[in-house]
Amino acid sequence: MGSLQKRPETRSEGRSVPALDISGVSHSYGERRALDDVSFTVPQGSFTALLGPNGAGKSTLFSLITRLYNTRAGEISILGHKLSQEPGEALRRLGVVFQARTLDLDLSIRQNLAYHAALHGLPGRVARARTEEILRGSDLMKRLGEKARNLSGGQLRRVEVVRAFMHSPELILFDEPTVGLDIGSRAEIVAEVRRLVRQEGVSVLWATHLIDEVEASDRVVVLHKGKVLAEGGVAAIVAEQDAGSIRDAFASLTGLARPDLGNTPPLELQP
Ligand SMILES: Nc1ncnc2c1ncn2[C@@H]1O[C@H](COP(=O)(O)OP(=O)(O)OP(=O)(O)O)[C@@H](O)[C@H]1O
Repeated sequence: MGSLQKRPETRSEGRSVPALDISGVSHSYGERRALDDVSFTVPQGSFTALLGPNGAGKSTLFSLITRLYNTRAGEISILGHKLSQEPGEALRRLGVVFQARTLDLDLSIRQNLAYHAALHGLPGRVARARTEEILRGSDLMKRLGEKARNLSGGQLRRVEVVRAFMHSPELILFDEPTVGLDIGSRAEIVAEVRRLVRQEGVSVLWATHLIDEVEASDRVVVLHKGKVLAEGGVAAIVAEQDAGSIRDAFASLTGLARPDLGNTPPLELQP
């Protein structure tokens, strides 16, 4: 956890309260049911992969967690704070990296980070120290003074990842942050996130449709056609499905053909 900013107290003592608790959440667009009675948790300190093909309902769920949409059926809580009752308390513990790019290309990386920090009430001196703290060990440190538009797509994404950690959130949502990037950039982003998660001890919900982004120590929630099909550690899900790998377990749960990655860039799962 970052040492420069004190995190708000969590509602209950210890780590028994989940970082994120989704309980009986449904959402429809007109007649189309995008989420159907979805329940799962992200335990504190966990890296939880929300694994689902295109159209599974991942972005809809993120829109509900961030209150872009109102939750009409079910309940969402962040560190014990119900979104419906204490939205401010819940949301100030949250960081988000959306799919859409949101950096100001005419500002330097340092200015982009400082701007985000200011929005969250961090004084300039604290923001500068925090930037140094979270970029320690990252090659982005050398690029702080450069305009964002000089960076590649992958580097821009990494700055957005770093930015999400600036205000020391306790839970960070990532909505398919590697979409559209080449395999090298994808690996760098995943490495940057995992480095920061270890360093900061935050809880993560990582939405992806790319199975190769899941590591053996992760928790996994399999979402398909708006329903949760499995939730648990990688080994437990593989054993439950009597499968040889998480890839086989996913194929058996969803009925989708087993994607064969080989040594080539991963195939994206299609519904
Ligand atoms: N604004 C909308 N209006 C109508 N239907 C929508 C809308 N947004 C999403 N949907 C539908 O809801 C379902 C879930 O979509 P959602 O975008 O949440 O899935 P996803 O898992 O994030 O997929 P993707 O990776 O393609 O974004 C899909 O059937 C989609 O077509």
